[in-house]
Amino acid sequence: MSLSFPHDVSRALTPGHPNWPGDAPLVVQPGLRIAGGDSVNTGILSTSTHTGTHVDAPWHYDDAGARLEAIPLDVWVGPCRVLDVRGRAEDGLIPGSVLEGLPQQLPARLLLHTGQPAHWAQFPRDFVALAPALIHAAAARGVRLIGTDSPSVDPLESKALDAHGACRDTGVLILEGLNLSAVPGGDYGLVCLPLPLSGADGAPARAILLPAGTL
Ligand SMILES: N[C@@H](CC(=O)c1ccccc1NC=O)C(=O)O
Ligand SMILES: [Zn+2]
Ligand SMILES: [Zn+2]
Repeated sequence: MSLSFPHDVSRALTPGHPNWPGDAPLVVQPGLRIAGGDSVNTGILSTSTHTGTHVDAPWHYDDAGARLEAIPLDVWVGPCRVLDVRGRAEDGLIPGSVLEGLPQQLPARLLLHTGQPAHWAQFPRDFVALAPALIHAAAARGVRLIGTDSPSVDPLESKALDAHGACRDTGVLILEGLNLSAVPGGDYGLVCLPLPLSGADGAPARAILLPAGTL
């Protein structure tokens, strides 16, 4: 099945969207109402910075790390490779071996399709995470941004956050909660635009794919 472009790889932010256990929920409260005599309708948005499709800034996992506004925009926009790694997990982690046989130089943005569905009716507690060795192997192939359809690059119960630590150590940035359910593996152009939340540890983002060669 070929994609039509632009192809949205963002999760719809429906009220009550399943979030990380204990994290702040997505809430949109009514603001002004035309029906109430106001000139416009408005809403009041409250959300975790990690709701749905979002980016992590290094400060999220490194207290000395960069805040969101310090990350150059070109990291989020440019050529990417979507890699179908469904069924490749070993003990719940995608290993570095999934890169074996790929070119020594990859596109700067690598998006991993682990098999998450388009819609999370509830939080996917059994999601597949990434082995730190995969982060290091990707960085060695020129990857500057790693994306996943999982809600995190680390397992739900992780306290060590080894994959985030590998991103800290390699400078690889993180895009989580993608919707790659309809995306065949291959090369595309990625446009990922985080909300410009200054001083933040991350932000929800609208991410789309364009045909390869567009960017
Ligand atoms: N998307 C987040 C998930 C996460 O780790 C998290 C999110 C909100 C509150 C706590 C979290 N992790 C550990 O406590 C992340 O992996 O960066
Ligand atoms: Zn996150
Ligand atoms: Zn993360």
